[in-house]
Amino acid sequence: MTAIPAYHEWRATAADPAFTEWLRSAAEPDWSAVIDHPFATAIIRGEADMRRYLVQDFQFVDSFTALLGAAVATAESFESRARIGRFLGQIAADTERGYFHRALTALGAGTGPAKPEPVTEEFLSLMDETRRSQRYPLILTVLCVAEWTYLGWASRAEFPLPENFIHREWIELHSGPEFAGWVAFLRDELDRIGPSLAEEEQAEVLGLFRRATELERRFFDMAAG
Ligand SMILES: Cc1ncc(C[n+]2csc(CCO)c2C)c(N)n1
Repeated sequence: MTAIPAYHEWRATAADPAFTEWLRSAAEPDWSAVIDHPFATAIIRGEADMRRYLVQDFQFVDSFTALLGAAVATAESFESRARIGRFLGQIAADTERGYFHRALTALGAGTGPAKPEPVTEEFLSLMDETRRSQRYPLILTVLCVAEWTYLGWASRAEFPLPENFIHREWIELHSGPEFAGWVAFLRDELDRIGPSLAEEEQAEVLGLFRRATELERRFFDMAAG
């Protein structure tokens, strides 16, 4: 394994010196493994068996929504707080929740409690720990991984999208200009805040970013069975 340079060293020679670009490049090869994952490819082709994946992801999305609440609470300005609050209310608590209810019903799975897989447990712990920290840079880091990786794989889809609504709407939720704008907002926040953190905090953010990316890869591995 090659050592990862500190941000201030890395930025001196980087083509794009953005803080989130430092994080992303340090999360390889897992980052590309998520974007190019065979399960994501199967979703794009309309061939994935979505049942286990969505049952597990419904639990993920619940903790994620709580984490969005912590981001609302800890954001540093009204504009940022309102942006995150809008996403929480319109997408997480409405559009996405509606999708899960329809998809899980169609799959005969229901929306009640389900036994979390080990990777789901780990992901829930990571999000709950981060939420309890009430530290905006750490909260943003976990949000950034979850949203940016999903924009990455879903943006590989080409028209026409699959006919089955379970695949098609899952792709639509994670691609398109509105979702790309949300990911750009999260990256901008972290690009603004990251460079002025102490070096130890930057290292902490990096460790969390890499852990979350590894969990994204293992979550798709679990879904693929
Ligand atoms: C393992 C996993 N990672 C990321 C996402 C993406 N994601 C999670 S919550 C949310 C927004 C609103 O609910 C989005 C886009 C996912 N679904 N599952």
